[in-house]
Amino acid sequence: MPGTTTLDLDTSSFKGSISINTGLFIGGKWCDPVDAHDHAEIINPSTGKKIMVISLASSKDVDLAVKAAHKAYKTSWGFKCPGKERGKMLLKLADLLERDADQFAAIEALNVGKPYHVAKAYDVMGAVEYIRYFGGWADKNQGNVIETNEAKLAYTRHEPFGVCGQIIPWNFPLLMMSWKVGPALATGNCIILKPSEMTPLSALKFAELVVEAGFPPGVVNIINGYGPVVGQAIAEHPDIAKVAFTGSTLVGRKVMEASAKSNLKVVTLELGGKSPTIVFDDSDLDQALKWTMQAMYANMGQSCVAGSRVFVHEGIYDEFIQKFSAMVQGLGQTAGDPFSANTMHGPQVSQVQFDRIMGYIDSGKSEGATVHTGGERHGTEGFFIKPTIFTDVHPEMKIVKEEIFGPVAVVLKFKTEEEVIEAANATTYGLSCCIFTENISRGIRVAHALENGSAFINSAQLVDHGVPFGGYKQSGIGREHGEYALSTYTQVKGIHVNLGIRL
Ligand SMILES: NC(=O)C1=CN([C@@H]2O[C@H](COP(=O)(O)OP(=O)(O)OC[C@H]3O[C@@H](n4cnc5c(N)ncnc54)[C@H](O)[C@@H]3O)[C@@H](O)[C@H]2O)C=CC1
Ligand code: BAL
Repeated sequence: MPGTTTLDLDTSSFKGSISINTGLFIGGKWCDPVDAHDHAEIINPSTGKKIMVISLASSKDVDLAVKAAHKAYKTSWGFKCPGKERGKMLLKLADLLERDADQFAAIEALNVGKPYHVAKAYDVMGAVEYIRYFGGWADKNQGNVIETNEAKLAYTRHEPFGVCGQIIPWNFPLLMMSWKVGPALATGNCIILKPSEMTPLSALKFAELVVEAGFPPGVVNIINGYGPVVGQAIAEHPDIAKVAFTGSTLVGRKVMEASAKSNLKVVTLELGGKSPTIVFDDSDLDQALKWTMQAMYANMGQSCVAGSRVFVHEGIYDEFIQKFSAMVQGLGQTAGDPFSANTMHGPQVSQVQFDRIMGYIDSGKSEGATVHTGGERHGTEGFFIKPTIFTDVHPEMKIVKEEIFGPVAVVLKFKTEEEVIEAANATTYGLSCCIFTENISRGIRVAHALENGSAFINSAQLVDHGVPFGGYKQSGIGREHGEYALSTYTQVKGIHVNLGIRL
Protein backbone atom coordinates (compact mmCIF):
# COMPACT_ATOMS: atom_id res chain seq x y z
CA MET A 1 0.00 0.00 0.00
CA PRO A 2 1.22 3.54 -0.69
CA GLY A 3 2.58 5.42 2.28
CA THR A 4 2.64 8.94 3.56
CA THR A 5 5.56 11.08 4.61
CA THR A 6 5.19 13.62 7.38
CA LEU A 7 7.17 16.82 7.05
CA ASP A 8 7.83 18.53 10.38
CA LEU A 9 8.52 22.20 9.73
CA ASP A 10 9.78 24.62 12.33
CA THR A 11 10.44 27.79 10.37
CA SER A 12 10.02 31.48 11.12
CA SER A 13 6.83 31.60 8.97
CA PHE A 14 5.31 28.16 9.39
CA LYS A 15 5.42 25.70 12.24
CA GLY A 16 3.63 22.38 12.02
CA SER A 17 3.45 18.94 10.43
CA ILE A 18 2.26 18.27 6.90
CA SER A 19 1.57 14.70 5.81
CA ILE A 20 1.81 13.92 2.11
CA ASN A 21 0.77 10.75 0.28
CA THR A 22 3.58 9.36 -1.81
CA GLY A 23 1.49 7.22 -4.21
CA LEU A 24 -0.81 7.78 -7.18
CA PHE A 25 -4.34 9.18 -6.85
CA ILE A 26 -6.52 7.13 -9.20
CA GLY A 27 -10.28 6.53 -9.02
CA GLY A 28 -10.54 8.44 -5.75
CA LYS A 29 -8.01 6.19 -3.96
CA TRP A 30 -4.31 6.17 -3.26
CA CYS A 31 -2.48 3.33 -4.95
CA ASP A 32 0.99 2.12 -5.79
CA PRO A 33 2.14 2.13 -9.42
CA VAL A 34 1.51 -1.16 -11.25
CA ASP A 35 5.27 -1.55 -11.68
CA ALA A 36 6.35 -0.28 -8.30
CA HIS A 37 10.01 0.29 -9.00
CA ASP A 38 10.37 3.93 -10.07
CA HIS A 39 10.80 6.65 -7.47
CA ALA A 40 11.91 10.28 -7.46
CA GLU A 41 13.72 12.16 -4.75
CA ILE A 42 12.07 15.51 -4.19
CA ILE A 43 14.70 18.15 -3.55
CA ASN A 44 14.62 21.37 -1.51
CA PRO A 45 16.16 23.91 -3.92
CA SER A 46 17.31 26.16 -1.08
CA THR A 47 19.63 23.47 0.24
CA GLY A 48 19.93 20.89 -2.55
CA LYS A 49 18.90 18.26 0.03
CA LYS A 50 16.19 15.59 -0.19
CA ILE A 51 12.73 16.41 1.20
CA MET A 52 11.09 13.03 0.59
CA VAL A 53 10.62 10.28 -2.00
CA ILE A 54 7.55 9.74 -4.17
CA SER A 55 6.39 6.91 -6.43
CA LEU A 56 6.43 7.35 -10.18
CA ALA A 57 3.88 5.90 -12.59
CA SER A 58 4.22 4.21 -15.98
CA SER A 59 1.91 4.09 -18.99
CA LYS A 60 0.05 1.18 -17.30
CA ASP A 61 -1.06 3.55 -14.54
CA VAL A 62 -2.17 6.09 -17.15
CA ASP A 63 -4.38 3.35 -18.63
CA LEU A 64 -5.93 2.69 -15.21
CA ALA A 65 -6.52 6.40 -14.61
CA VAL A 66 -8.14 6.80 -18.03
CA LYS A 67 -10.48 3.86 -17.27
CA ALA A 68 -11.40 5.35 -13.88
CA ALA A 69 -12.03 8.74 -15.50
CA HIS A 70 -14.27 7.27 -18.23
CA LYS A 71 -16.28 5.36 -15.63
CA ALA A 72 -16.76 8.55 -13.59
CA TYR A 73 -17.71 10.51 -16.69
CA LYS A 74 -20.38 7.97 -17.67
CA THR A 75 -21.84 7.48 -14.21
CA SER A 76 -21.42 10.59 -12.09
CA TRP A 77 -19.95 13.58 -13.93
CA GLY A 78 -20.50 15.46 -17.18
CA PHE A 79 -24.24 15.84 -17.84
CA LYS A 80 -24.90 13.23 -15.11
CA CYS A 81 -24.04 15.90 -12.55
CA PRO A 82 -25.86 19.25 -12.94
CA GLY A 83 -23.64 22.30 -13.34
CA LYS A 84 -25.03 23.70 -10.10
CA GLU A 85 -23.69 20.65 -8.20
CA ARG A 86 -20.32 20.78 -9.97
CA GLY A 87 -20.12 24.45 -9.06
CA LYS A 88 -20.83 23.72 -5.38
CA MET A 89 -17.98 21.20 -5.27
CA LEU A 90 -15.58 23.66 -6.90
CA LEU A 91 -16.58 26.38 -4.44
CA LYS A 92 -16.04 23.96 -1.56
CA LEU A 93 -12.66 23.02 -3.00
CA ALA A 94 -11.69 26.71 -3.13
CA ASP A 95 -12.80 27.14 0.51
CA LEU A 96 -10.76 24.13 1.62
CA LEU A 97 -7.69 25.42 -0.18
CA GLU A 98 -8.12 28.78 1.52
CA ARG A 99 -8.51 27.02 4.89
CA ASP A 100 -5.19 25.23 4.29
CA ALA A 101 -3.42 28.20 2.69
CA ASP A 102 -0.55 28.16 5.22
CA GLN A 103 0.23 24.50 4.53
CA PHE A 104 0.16 24.96 0.77
CA ALA A 105 2.36 28.06 0.99
CA ALA A 106 4.83 26.08 3.11
CA ILE A 107 4.86 23.25 0.56
CA GLU A 108 5.55 25.66 -2.33
CA ALA A 109 8.30 27.39 -0.30
CA LEU A 110 9.92 24.07 0.52
CA ASN A 111 9.58 22.32 -2.84
CA VAL A 112 9.92 25.27 -5.26
CA GLY A 113 11.91 27.79 -3.18
CA LYS A 114 9.31 30.55 -3.43
CA PRO A 115 9.33 33.13 -0.63
CA TYR A 116 6.61 31.86 1.74
CA HIS A 117 4.71 35.14 1.95
CA VAL A 118 4.68 35.47 -1.86
CA ALA A 119 3.59 31.85 -2.29
CA LYS A 120 0.70 32.44 0.11
CA ALA A 121 -0.50 35.73 -1.37
CA TYR A 122 0.09 34.96 -5.05
CA ASP A 123 0.20 31.22 -5.71
CA VAL A 124 -2.19 29.88 -3.09
CA MET A 125 -4.69 32.73 -2.99
CA GLY A 126 -4.47 33.00 -6.79
CA ALA A 127 -5.42 29.31 -7.02
CA VAL A 128 -8.27 29.81 -4.52
CA GLU A 129 -9.70 32.71 -6.54
CA TYR A 130 -9.24 30.85 -9.81
CA ILE A 131 -11.12 27.74 -8.68
CA ARG A 132 -13.81 29.88 -7.07
CA TYR A 133 -14.22 31.86 -10.30
CA PHE A 134 -14.73 28.70 -12.34
CA GLY A 135 -17.09 27.32 -9.69
CA GLY A 136 -19.26 30.28 -10.64
CA TRP A 137 -19.17 29.34 -14.33
CA ALA A 138 -20.22 25.70 -13.83
CA ASP A 139 -23.96 26.38 -14.24
CA LYS A 140 -23.57 29.04 -16.93
CA ASN A 141 -22.13 26.97 -19.75
CA GLN A 142 -24.95 27.69 -22.16
CA GLY A 143 -25.50 27.11 -25.85
CA ASN A 144 -27.67 29.29 -28.11
CA VAL A 145 -30.92 28.96 -29.96
CA ILE A 146 -30.23 29.79 -33.62
CA GLU A 147 -32.87 31.44 -35.78
CA THR A 148 -33.40 29.34 -38.95
CA ASN A 149 -37.04 28.93 -40.06
CA GLU A 150 -40.42 28.36 -38.44
CA ALA A 151 -40.28 24.61 -39.09
CA LYS A 152 -37.08 24.09 -37.21
CA LEU A 153 -35.73 24.47 -33.72
CA ALA A 154 -31.94 24.72 -33.91
CA TYR A 155 -29.69 25.09 -30.93
CA THR A 156 -26.17 24.43 -29.74
CA ARG A 157 -24.95 22.47 -26.78
CA HIS A 158 -21.49 22.97 -25.27
CA GLU A 159 -20.51 19.43 -24.38
CA PRO A 160 -17.46 18.34 -22.39
CA PHE A 161 -14.77 16.28 -24.11
CA GLY A 162 -15.12 13.55 -21.48
CA VAL A 163 -11.59 12.72 -20.37
CA CYS A 164 -8.82 15.33 -20.58
CA GLY A 165 -5.09 15.05 -19.91
CA GLN A 166 -3.32 17.93 -18.19
CA ILE A 167 0.47 18.26 -17.99
CA ILE A 168 1.83 21.06 -15.83
CA PRO A 169 5.29 22.48 -15.01
CA TRP A 170 7.24 23.30 -11.87
CA ASN A 171 7.31 27.11 -11.82
CA PHE A 172 3.82 27.61 -10.32
CA PRO A 173 2.79 24.05 -9.39
CA LEU A 174 -0.40 24.85 -7.46
CA LEU A 175 -1.43 27.87 -9.52
CA MET A 176 -0.95 26.09 -12.86
CA MET A 177 -2.93 23.16 -11.49
CA SER A 178 -5.81 25.52 -10.66
CA TRP A 179 -5.66 27.01 -14.19
CA LYS A 180 -6.12 23.52 -15.59
CA VAL A 181 -8.52 21.98 -13.06
CA GLY A 182 -10.96 24.93 -12.74
CA PRO A 183 -12.34 25.20 -16.30
CA ALA A 184 -12.08 21.44 -16.99
CA LEU A 185 -14.24 20.48 -14.00
CA ALA A 186 -16.63 23.40 -14.39
CA THR A 187 -17.48 22.20 -17.90
CA GLY A 188 -17.95 18.57 -16.77
CA ASN A 189 -14.71 16.90 -17.86
CA CYS A 190 -12.82 14.27 -15.89
CA ILE A 191 -9.07 14.74 -15.72
CA ILE A 192 -5.75 12.92 -15.55
CA LEU A 193 -3.26 15.49 -14.26
CA LYS A 194 0.51 15.04 -14.29
CA PRO A 195 2.50 17.46 -12.15
CA SER A 196 6.19 18.06 -12.79
CA GLU A 197 8.28 15.24 -11.37
CA MET A 198 10.30 17.91 -9.51
CA THR A 199 7.41 19.68 -7.76
CA PRO A 200 4.54 17.25 -7.13
CA LEU A 201 3.95 17.91 -3.43
CA SER A 202 1.20 20.53 -3.66
CA ALA A 203 -0.70 18.39 -6.19
CA LEU A 204 -0.52 15.38 -3.87
CA LYS A 205 -1.87 17.45 -0.98
CA PHE A 206 -4.53 18.93 -3.27
CA ALA A 207 -5.84 15.42 -4.03
CA GLU A 208 -6.89 15.10 -0.37
CA LEU A 209 -9.04 18.21 -0.74
CA VAL A 210 -10.65 16.78 -3.88
CA VAL A 211 -11.94 13.90 -1.72
CA GLU A 212 -13.03 16.22 1.09
CA ALA A 213 -14.89 18.49 -1.35
CA GLY A 214 -16.99 15.49 -2.44
CA PHE A 215 -15.93 14.99 -6.05
CA PRO A 216 -16.96 11.49 -7.21
CA PRO A 217 -14.09 8.98 -7.50
CA GLY A 218 -12.34 9.12 -10.88
CA VAL A 219 -13.27 12.72 -11.72
CA VAL A 220 -9.78 13.92 -10.72
CA ASN A 221 -6.79 11.59 -11.10
CA ILE A 222 -3.29 12.78 -10.22
CA ILE A 223 -0.31 10.72 -11.29
CA ASN A 224 3.33 11.52 -10.92
CA GLY A 225 5.89 10.45 -13.44
CA TYR A 226 8.55 11.52 -15.86
CA GLY A 227 7.54 13.58 -18.88
CA PRO A 228 8.76 11.19 -21.57
CA VAL A 229 6.95 8.31 -19.78
CA VAL A 230 3.71 9.53 -18.19
CA GLY A 231 3.43 12.84 -20.08
CA GLN A 232 4.01 11.06 -23.36
CA ALA A 233 1.51 8.30 -22.45
CA ILE A 234 -1.13 10.97 -21.79
CA ALA A 235 -0.35 12.81 -25.03
CA GLU A 236 -0.67 9.68 -27.15
CA HIS A 237 -3.51 7.95 -25.30
CA PRO A 238 -6.32 6.94 -27.67
CA ASP A 239 -9.04 7.42 -25.02
CA ILE A 240 -8.08 10.93 -23.96
CA ALA A 241 -9.94 13.49 -26.07
CA LYS A 242 -8.08 16.66 -25.15
CA VAL A 243 -4.73 17.52 -23.63
CA ALA A 244 -3.71 20.82 -22.06
CA PHE A 245 0.02 21.42 -21.61
CA THR A 246 2.12 24.13 -19.97
CA GLY A 247 5.87 23.99 -20.34
CA SER A 248 8.63 24.34 -22.92
CA THR A 249 8.03 24.94 -26.61
CA LEU A 250 10.16 21.87 -27.32
CA VAL A 251 7.85 19.56 -25.37
CA GLY A 252 4.76 21.40 -26.64
CA ARG A 253 5.75 20.25 -30.13
CA LYS A 254 6.10 16.66 -28.90
CA VAL A 255 2.62 16.78 -27.37
CA MET A 256 1.15 17.96 -30.70
CA GLU A 257 3.08 15.31 -32.55
CA ALA A 258 1.83 12.58 -30.21
CA SER A 259 -1.72 13.80 -30.71
CA ALA A 260 -1.32 13.83 -34.50
CA LYS A 261 0.09 10.31 -34.45
CA SER A 262 -2.61 8.90 -32.16
CA ASN A 263 -6.22 10.09 -32.09
CA LEU A 264 -5.94 13.79 -33.10
CA LYS A 265 -6.92 14.84 -29.60
CA VAL A 266 -7.46 18.56 -29.19
CA VAL A 267 -4.28 20.22 -27.92
CA THR A 268 -3.94 23.51 -26.07
CA LEU A 269 -0.45 24.75 -25.29
CA GLU A 270 0.90 27.44 -22.98
CA LEU A 271 4.60 27.71 -23.78
CA GLY A 272 7.61 29.95 -23.47
CA GLY A 273 8.24 33.64 -23.96
CA LYS A 274 10.85 36.35 -24.39
CA SER A 275 8.59 39.20 -23.50
CA PRO A 276 9.50 42.83 -24.14
CA THR A 277 9.21 45.61 -21.58
CA ILE A 278 9.25 49.01 -23.31
CA VAL A 279 9.96 52.15 -21.29
CA PHE A 280 9.28 55.41 -23.15
CA ASP A 281 10.87 58.71 -22.12
CA ASP A 282 7.47 60.09 -21.03
CA SER A 283 6.81 57.30 -18.52
CA ASP A 284 6.43 57.71 -14.77
CA LEU A 285 9.96 56.44 -14.22
CA ASP A 286 9.57 55.48 -10.60
CA GLN A 287 6.56 53.28 -11.40
CA ALA A 288 8.12 51.94 -14.60
CA LEU A 289 11.18 50.79 -12.63
CA LYS A 290 9.11 49.02 -9.98
CA TRP A 291 6.95 47.22 -12.54
CA THR A 292 9.95 46.33 -14.71
CA MET A 293 11.53 44.71 -11.64
CA GLN A 294 8.38 42.73 -10.99
CA ALA A 295 7.98 41.75 -14.66
CA MET A 296 11.51 40.39 -14.78
CA TYR A 297 12.46 39.04 -11.38
CA ALA A 298 9.20 37.77 -9.85
CA ASN A 299 9.48 34.03 -9.16
CA MET A 300 13.25 34.30 -9.74
CA GLY A 301 12.59 34.92 -13.44
CA GLN A 302 10.95 31.50 -13.78
CA SER A 303 7.86 32.84 -15.41
CA CYS A 304 6.65 32.43 -18.97
CA VAL A 305 5.63 36.11 -19.05
CA ALA A 306 8.96 37.37 -17.65
CA GLY A 307 9.77 40.77 -19.20
CA SER A 308 13.28 39.64 -20.05
CA ARG A 309 14.04 42.08 -22.90
CA VAL A 310 13.95 45.60 -21.49
CA PHE A 311 13.88 48.35 -24.15
CA VAL A 312 14.61 51.82 -22.73
CA HIS A 313 14.36 55.10 -24.64
CA GLU A 314 17.78 56.66 -25.16
CA GLY A 315 16.66 59.90 -23.48
CA ILE A 316 16.24 58.20 -20.09
CA TYR A 317 18.57 55.24 -20.53
CA ASP A 318 21.38 56.40 -18.22
CA GLU A 319 19.04 57.35 -15.39
CA PHE A 320 17.02 54.13 -15.85
CA ILE A 321 20.01 51.81 -15.83
CA GLN A 322 21.56 53.44 -12.78
CA LYS A 323 18.32 53.19 -10.76
CA PHE A 324 17.42 49.75 -12.13
CA SER A 325 20.82 48.36 -11.16
CA ALA A 326 20.51 49.71 -7.61
CA MET A 327 17.09 48.10 -7.25
CA VAL A 328 18.28 44.79 -8.67
CA GLN A 329 21.24 44.75 -6.28
CA GLY A 330 18.81 45.47 -3.43
CA LEU A 331 16.69 42.49 -4.48
CA GLY A 332 19.82 40.32 -4.54
CA GLN A 333 20.54 41.29 -0.95
CA THR A 334 17.23 39.73 0.14
CA ALA A 335 18.21 36.31 -1.28
CA GLY A 336 18.01 33.53 1.25
CA ASP A 337 15.72 31.27 3.24
CA PRO A 338 12.26 31.28 1.57
CA PHE A 339 10.63 31.10 5.00
CA SER A 340 12.21 34.34 6.17
CA ALA A 341 9.86 37.34 6.02
CA ASN A 342 12.62 39.49 4.44
CA THR A 343 13.33 37.17 1.53
CA MET A 344 12.16 38.35 -1.88
CA HIS A 345 14.58 36.27 -3.96
CA GLY A 346 14.73 32.49 -3.61
CA PRO A 347 16.67 29.79 -5.43
CA GLN A 348 16.11 28.45 -8.94
CA VAL A 349 14.03 25.29 -8.85
CA SER A 350 16.73 22.69 -9.58
CA GLN A 351 20.37 22.00 -10.33
CA VAL A 352 19.38 21.52 -13.99
CA GLN A 353 17.75 24.94 -14.22
CA PHE A 354 20.65 26.51 -12.28
CA ASP A 355 23.15 25.04 -14.76
CA ARG A 356 21.03 26.07 -17.74
CA ILE A 357 20.84 29.69 -16.56
CA MET A 358 24.55 29.84 -15.67
CA GLY A 359 25.19 28.51 -19.20
CA TYR A 360 23.25 31.48 -20.62
CA ILE A 361 25.19 33.88 -18.39
CA ASP A 362 28.47 32.39 -19.65
CA SER A 363 27.27 32.66 -23.24
CA GLY A 364 26.37 36.34 -22.74
CA LYS A 365 29.84 37.00 -21.35
CA SER A 366 31.60 35.13 -24.15
CA GLU A 367 29.51 36.87 -26.84
CA GLY A 368 30.71 40.23 -25.51
CA ALA A 369 27.78 41.52 -23.47
CA THR A 370 28.52 43.40 -20.25
CA VAL A 371 27.38 42.02 -16.90
CA HIS A 372 26.09 45.21 -15.37
CA THR A 373 24.90 43.55 -12.15
CA GLY A 374 24.95 40.00 -10.79
CA GLY A 375 26.04 37.29 -13.21
CA GLU A 376 27.09 34.74 -10.59
CA ARG A 377 25.76 32.34 -8.00
CA HIS A 378 24.66 33.60 -4.59
CA GLY A 379 26.03 31.79 -1.55
CA THR A 380 27.40 28.29 -1.43
CA GLU A 381 24.31 26.17 -0.79
CA GLY A 382 21.26 25.51 -2.96
CA PHE A 383 20.53 26.87 -6.43
CA PHE A 384 20.65 30.64 -5.90
CA ILE A 385 21.64 33.02 -8.73
CA LYS A 386 22.07 36.75 -8.21
CA PRO A 387 19.54 38.87 -10.11
CA THR A 388 21.43 39.84 -13.24
CA ILE A 389 21.42 42.64 -15.83
CA PHE A 390 23.24 42.47 -19.15
CA THR A 391 23.92 45.62 -21.17
CA ASP A 392 25.83 46.14 -24.47
CA VAL A 393 23.78 43.40 -26.05
CA HIS A 394 22.78 42.96 -29.68
CA PRO A 395 19.84 41.09 -31.22
CA GLU A 396 21.86 38.11 -32.45
CA MET A 397 23.11 37.11 -28.99
CA LYS A 398 21.63 33.94 -27.47
CA ILE A 399 20.72 35.83 -24.29
CA VAL A 400 18.56 38.20 -26.36
CA LYS A 401 16.95 35.54 -28.53
CA GLU A 402 16.30 32.57 -26.22
CA GLU A 403 14.14 32.13 -23.15
CA ILE A 404 16.48 31.96 -20.13
CA PHE A 405 13.79 31.32 -17.49
CA GLY A 406 15.95 32.78 -14.76
CA PRO A 407 16.70 36.17 -13.18
CA VAL A 408 18.55 37.56 -16.19
CA ALA A 409 17.46 40.74 -18.02
CA VAL A 410 18.96 42.19 -21.18
CA VAL A 411 18.60 45.97 -21.50
CA LEU A 412 18.56 47.61 -24.93
CA LYS A 413 18.40 51.27 -25.99
CA PHE A 414 15.95 52.59 -28.60
CA LYS A 415 15.24 55.89 -30.39
CA THR A 416 11.80 55.69 -32.02
CA GLU A 417 8.45 54.01 -31.51
CA GLU A 418 8.63 52.32 -34.95
CA GLU A 419 12.09 50.95 -34.25
CA VAL A 420 11.16 49.52 -30.85
CA ILE A 421 7.99 47.86 -32.18
CA GLU A 422 10.04 46.12 -34.87
CA ALA A 423 12.72 45.03 -32.40
CA ALA A 424 10.17 43.83 -29.83
CA ASN A 425 8.38 41.74 -32.47
CA ALA A 426 11.63 40.20 -33.75
CA THR A 427 11.17 36.94 -31.84
CA THR A 428 9.51 33.58 -32.39
CA TYR A 429 7.63 34.07 -29.12
CA GLY A 430 4.50 36.14 -28.50
CA LEU A 431 3.21 35.74 -24.98
CA SER A 432 3.16 39.11 -23.26
CA CYS A 433 4.50 42.66 -23.29
CA CYS A 434 4.65 45.70 -20.99
CA ILE A 435 4.56 49.32 -22.17
CA PHE A 436 5.34 52.31 -19.99
CA THR A 437 4.22 55.76 -21.16
CA GLU A 438 2.03 58.54 -19.81
CA ASN A 439 0.67 59.00 -23.35
CA ILE A 440 -2.23 56.57 -23.31
CA SER A 441 -2.80 56.87 -27.07
CA ARG A 442 0.75 55.76 -27.66
CA GLY A 443 0.38 52.99 -25.05
CA ILE A 444 -2.68 51.58 -26.82
CA ARG A 445 -1.16 52.04 -30.30
CA VAL A 446 1.96 50.10 -29.30
CA ALA A 447 -0.06 47.43 -27.47
CA HIS A 448 -2.03 46.85 -30.69
CA ALA A 449 1.13 46.68 -32.81
CA LEU A 450 2.94 44.14 -30.63
CA GLU A 451 2.46 40.47 -31.53
CA ASN A 452 1.54 39.12 -28.10
CA GLY A 453 -1.42 37.42 -26.45
CA SER A 454 -1.37 39.86 -23.51
CA ALA A 455 -0.32 43.50 -23.26
CA PHE A 456 0.08 45.43 -20.01
CA ILE A 457 0.12 49.21 -20.20
CA ASN A 458 1.81 50.78 -17.16
CA SER A 459 1.83 47.50 -15.23
CA ALA A 460 3.11 43.96 -15.46
CA GLN A 461 2.14 40.39 -14.60
CA LEU A 462 -1.32 41.44 -13.43
CA VAL A 463 -3.01 38.47 -15.05
CA ASP A 464 -6.64 38.21 -14.08
CA HIS A 465 -8.76 35.05 -13.97
CA GLY A 466 -11.41 36.75 -16.12
CA VAL A 467 -9.12 38.00 -18.91
CA PRO A 468 -7.90 35.57 -21.60
CA PHE A 469 -4.27 34.50 -21.35
CA GLY A 470 -2.19 32.68 -23.96
CA GLY A 471 0.34 33.04 -26.70
CA TYR A 472 0.74 34.31 -30.24
CA LYS A 473 3.33 32.64 -32.50
CA GLN A 474 5.29 29.85 -30.77
CA SER A 475 4.12 30.84 -27.29
CA GLY A 476 1.04 28.70 -27.48
CA ILE A 477 -2.33 27.65 -28.79
CA GLY A 478 -5.63 28.38 -27.08
CA ARG A 479 -6.52 30.61 -24.15
CA GLU A 480 -6.77 30.09 -20.42
CA HIS A 481 -8.87 32.28 -18.06
CA GLY A 482 -12.36 33.64 -18.34
CA GLU A 483 -15.11 32.53 -20.65
CA TYR A 484 -12.52 31.81 -23.36
CA ALA A 485 -11.15 28.93 -21.26
CA LEU A 486 -14.57 27.25 -21.22
CA SER A 487 -14.51 27.00 -25.00
CA THR A 488 -11.22 25.07 -24.85
CA TYR A 489 -12.83 22.43 -22.64
CA THR A 490 -16.05 21.97 -24.61
CA GLN A 491 -17.07 20.91 -28.08
CA VAL A 492 -20.09 22.44 -29.75
CA LYS A 493 -22.92 20.31 -31.05
CA GLY A 494 -25.50 21.83 -33.43
CA ILE A 495 -28.93 20.26 -32.93
CA HIS A 496 -31.70 20.45 -35.52
CA VAL A 497 -35.26 19.63 -34.40
CA ASN A 498 -37.82 19.26 -37.18
CA LEU A 499 -41.03 20.99 -36.14
CA GLY A 500 -43.01 20.36 -39.29
CA ILE A 501 -41.14 19.71 -42.53
CA ARG A 502 -42.63 16.51 -43.97
CA LEU A 503 -41.30 14.41 -46.86
N1 LIG B 1 5.58 28.16 -20.10
C1 LIG B 1 5.96 27.88 -18.88
O1 LIG B 1 5.32 28.28 -17.90
C2 LIG B 1 7.18 27.02 -18.67
C3 LIG B 1 8.24 27.04 -19.55
N2 LIG B 1 9.32 26.26 -19.32
C4 LIG B 1 10.47 26.36 -20.25
O2 LIG B 1 11.00 25.07 -20.48
C5 LIG B 1 12.38 25.04 -20.13
C6 LIG B 1 12.75 23.67 -19.69
O3 LIG B 1 12.06 23.31 -18.50
P1 LIG B 1 11.55 21.80 -18.34
O4 LIG B 1 11.25 21.49 -16.94
O5 LIG B 1 12.53 20.91 -19.02
O6 LIG B 1 10.17 21.88 -19.15
P2 LIG B 1 9.32 20.73 -19.76
O7 LIG B 1 8.54 21.28 -20.88
O8 LIG B 1 10.19 19.52 -20.01
O9 LIG B 1 8.35 20.30 -18.54
C7 LIG B 1 7.01 20.69 -18.39
C8 LIG B 1 6.15 19.47 -18.14
O10 LIG B 1 6.19 18.64 -19.30
C9 LIG B 1 6.48 17.29 -18.95
N3 LIG B 1 7.15 16.63 -20.08
C10 LIG B 1 8.48 16.55 -20.36
N4 LIG B 1 8.69 15.81 -21.47
C11 LIG B 1 7.46 15.43 -21.93
C12 LIG B 1 7.01 14.66 -23.04
N5 LIG B 1 7.85 14.14 -23.93
N6 LIG B 1 5.68 14.49 -23.21
C13 LIG B 1 4.79 15.03 -22.34
N7 LIG B 1 5.17 15.74 -21.25
C14 LIG B 1 6.48 15.95 -21.04
C15 LIG B 1 7.34 17.45 -17.70
O11 LIG B 1 7.38 16.25 -16.97
C16 LIG B 1 6.62 18.58 -16.98
O12 LIG B 1 5.50 18.06 -16.30
C17 LIG B 1 12.54 26.14 -19.10
O13 LIG B 1 13.86 26.57 -19.00
C18 LIG B 1 11.61 27.17 -19.67
O14 LIG B 1 12.26 27.85 -20.70
C19 LIG B 1 9.39 25.43 -18.24
C20 LIG B 1 8.38 25.38 -17.33
C21 LIG B 1 7.20 26.20 -17.45
N1 BAL C 1 2.82 29.76 -17.16
C1 BAL C 1 1.94 30.79 -16.77
C2 BAL C 1 2.38 31.61 -15.62
C3 BAL C 1 3.77 32.10 -15.73
O1 BAL C 1 4.69 31.32 -16.01
O2 BAL C 1 3.99 33.28 -15.52
